[in-house]
Amino acid sequence: CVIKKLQERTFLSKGLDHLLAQLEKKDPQNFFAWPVTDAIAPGYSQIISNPMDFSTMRQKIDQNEYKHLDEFIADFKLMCENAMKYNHAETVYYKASKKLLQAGLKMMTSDKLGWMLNLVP
Ligand SMILES: CC(=O)c1cc(-c2ccccc2)c2ncccn12
Repeated sequence: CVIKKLQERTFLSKGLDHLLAQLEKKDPQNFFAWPVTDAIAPGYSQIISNPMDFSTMRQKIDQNEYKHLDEFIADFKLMCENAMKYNHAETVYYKASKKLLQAGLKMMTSDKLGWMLNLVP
């Protein structure tokens, strides 16, 4: 029923809020906090067709755009993979994104989160 769906929705977004906070802590230099601009990364918008960053993920949580945990995980992976596509392997950004991706996926795919995976609003 509608109430149950709303409850599940807020339950999921509470969980995603917590996950996002944990992921942001793994990016102390705030490389992934805001959208990458062409000003700081020449040609970025030509090379990366689907940009993603933590502030956009925050917005999507607040607007209830994530229906399942795997949609949230997909945006996190997109964000990291964009950085590994645009930046060469020896840059701080490439290295930081590789490390963030590994640590983030490890945290989110552990069985602790099983309860979020089967939350079907
Ligand atoms: C994530 C990413 O690709 C990125 C973040 C940054 C960034 C640098 C300083 C402060 C915030 C983000 C960046 N600068 C140049 C080239 C790429 N980047």
